[in-house]
Amino acid sequence: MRGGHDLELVHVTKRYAGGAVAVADVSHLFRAGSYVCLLGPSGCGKSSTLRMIAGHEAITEGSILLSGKDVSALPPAQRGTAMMFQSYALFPHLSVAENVAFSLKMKGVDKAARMRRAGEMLELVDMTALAARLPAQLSGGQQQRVALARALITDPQVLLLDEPLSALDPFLRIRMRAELKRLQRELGISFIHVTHGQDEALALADEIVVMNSARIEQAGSARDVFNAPQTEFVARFMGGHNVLALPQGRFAIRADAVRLAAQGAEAVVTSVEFQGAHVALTARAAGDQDILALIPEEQFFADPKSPGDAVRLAWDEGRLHRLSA
Ligand SMILES: Nc1ncnc2c1ncn2[C@@H]1O[C@H](COP(=O)(O)OP(=O)(O)OP(=O)(O)O)[C@@H](O)[C@H]1O
Repeated sequence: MRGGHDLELVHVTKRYAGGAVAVADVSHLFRAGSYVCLLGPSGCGKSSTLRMIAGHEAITEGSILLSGKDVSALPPAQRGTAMMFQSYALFPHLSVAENVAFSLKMKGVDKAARMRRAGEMLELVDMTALAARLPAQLSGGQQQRVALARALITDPQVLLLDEPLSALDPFLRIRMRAELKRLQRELGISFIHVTHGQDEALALADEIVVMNSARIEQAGSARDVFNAPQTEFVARFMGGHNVLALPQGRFAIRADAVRLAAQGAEAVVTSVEFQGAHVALTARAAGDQDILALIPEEQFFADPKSPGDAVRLAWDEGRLHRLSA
């Protein structure tokens, strides 16, 4: 069912001058009101996809529909999308409130009305107290909140975020992550968030779209993509999985579904790492396959192993996911 402000990419291709294909025939429906993370390694085409949706990059082939209407040829401000950039790009000589109100000024909204609206946006991102400051007087996290308020003041149906958390320190990153999720829920609009961080995508996304080499490799709920990777690339990129070559084919299995047992595949322990709640034990099995088992800490220390020990590894067949590529 399509409805509301769904965003649809239809056979979208981006070819840059010089021939590089950054996005190759990508089709995808981004459902209205969902938090979607575009996830993939550097150079896979995430930013190009986002910039085409925003209208900052022309599409070479295909079309982009928002609420069923083709917006491919519209300028950014007329699409119903707004973009928050990686570098927050605030005007250094304008106050926080003026930065937020800027796009309304461009639209000719009178001063009282635009400052009132800017005030509402600053409240939304919890920045009311700093409305009169200049960007240089703000921390990185605060600048980012202003950039968010500035993007949201245009009432977009879809907010596009390009690596919005990458410049923040780890502590702030986790706090802002929760803020983004809260904002998206409160506003009920779609967020499309580009990241190369698996943890970030798992924490935030209703839907994860994994890209690889200019194409969508797999899309689904965070749990589905993590638990049931369809390809070796997704299994390895999401992490926490082993890729096993078995007589019946290639399979992915979560590392925490592998256990030490009395019966099972013979292997020799190659490394043991204490990770807090778990111990990460790697063992080499037949065919020189390294298999990672995440073993609950108490269980491991009830019968600890060391490199060089012979062990047997077991798993439930039901936890194996056949890989298509
Ligand atoms: N303006 C450009 N001109 C030519 N090639 C480009 C241009 N922008 C990007 N590319 C190429 O297109 C491909 C995809 O780039 P893109 O920035 O979309 O990837 P990305 O997944 O966002 O990467 P990153 O995570 O590093 O930002 C890359 O091979 C890149 O070199």
